[in-house]
Amino acid sequence: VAPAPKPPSEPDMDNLPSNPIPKHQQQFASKVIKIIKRMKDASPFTQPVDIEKLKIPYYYNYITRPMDLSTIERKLNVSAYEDVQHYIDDFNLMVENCVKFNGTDAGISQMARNIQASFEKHILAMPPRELPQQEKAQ
Ligand SMILES: CN1C(=O)c2ccccc2Sc2cc(NC(=O)[C@@H]3CCCO3)ccc21
Repeated sequence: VAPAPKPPSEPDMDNLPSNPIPKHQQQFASKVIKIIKRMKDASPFTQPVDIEKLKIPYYYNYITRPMDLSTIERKLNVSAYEDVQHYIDDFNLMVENCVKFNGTDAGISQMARNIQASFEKHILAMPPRELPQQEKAQ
């Protein structure tokens, strides 16, 4: 079987949502990613998995949607998220990809679960989509 080609990087700039998450949620979401990136366990997750450096030509045969913290940040910066849940799903996808390829008992998988636990704690403070004092026809 031939090594699968690298999937297209996200987001698809030709298919951005018309109602992305509002600015205050996007700013909070970006802050959380910045905090996570400071964790020692985050360093393997800050950039896409590099199949040349890691010598894993068949990575994309198993992992069809690679995800990493820089991709999540880019998607936030170009308003590619329609809902906070899609942002959370991308973070969880990053963790699941790691566990799937490396196995639940691998050291890297424990690192992934560590940053996921911290992420889940920070996300508890995500502001609601609608701000109470927001001016609009109620
Ligand atoms: C999440 N993840 C992995 O899921 C992964 C995938 C295949 C083989 C090993 C790993 S551990 C891992 C290591 C790095 N990076 C490194 O180890 C650095 C960069 C290449 C060599 O040192 C980046 C991602 C990663």
